[in-house]
Amino acid sequence: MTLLQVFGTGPAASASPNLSSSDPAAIAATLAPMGIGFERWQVQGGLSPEADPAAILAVYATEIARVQAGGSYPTVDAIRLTPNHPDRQALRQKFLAEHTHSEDEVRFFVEGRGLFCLHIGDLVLQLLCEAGDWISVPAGTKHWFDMGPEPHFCALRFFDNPAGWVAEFTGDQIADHYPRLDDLGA
Ligand SMILES: CSCCC(=O)/C(O)=C/O
Ligand SMILES: [Fe+2]
Ligand code: NI
Repeated sequence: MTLLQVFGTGPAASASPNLSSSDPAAIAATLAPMGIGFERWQVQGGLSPEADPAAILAVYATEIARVQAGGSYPTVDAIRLTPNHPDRQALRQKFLAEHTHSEDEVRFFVEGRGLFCLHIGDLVLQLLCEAGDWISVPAGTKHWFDMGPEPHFCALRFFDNPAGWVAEFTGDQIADHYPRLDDLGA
């Protein structure tokens, strides 16, 4: 189940959230004033374990066309991580390092789950994303992402540039002080 938890950033702030909700409408209403889009979209049934990124993108051609209709995100990829992925530890550490992007972070989870953590002012918002969750985070937002030690997710990622995923790391170790995906029982 999708879950939003909002924490402060002071000492011991990560011990318990100020707000916790699994209601999609409440989650969207909480995030909207911060410029963050959250929607629930239909997913297209089970993806074959053998489906490569091109096949996954073909399955979601309609949803991709909808996102790209505005003209802002001409590049799209499909990232799929499984529990036995050979690079899972390195990839987990990369995404756990707080970073920003010079473009909006637009993602559609089509399988599995992952924990997005947004560091906005004196708040940390942790959004446990599940299949069917679509999010849009404004360019420049400090954030990290936890796929857990045994990742299981597939997300479509929309970019405004042909290079795809480009990040600037902040060097802040803030992620060490907040719950991880496995702390949520996910
Ligand atoms: C859920 S998509 C994989 C992670 C990613 O692209 C990103 O930018 C995390 O912050
Ligand atoms: Fe990111
Ligand atoms: Ni620290």
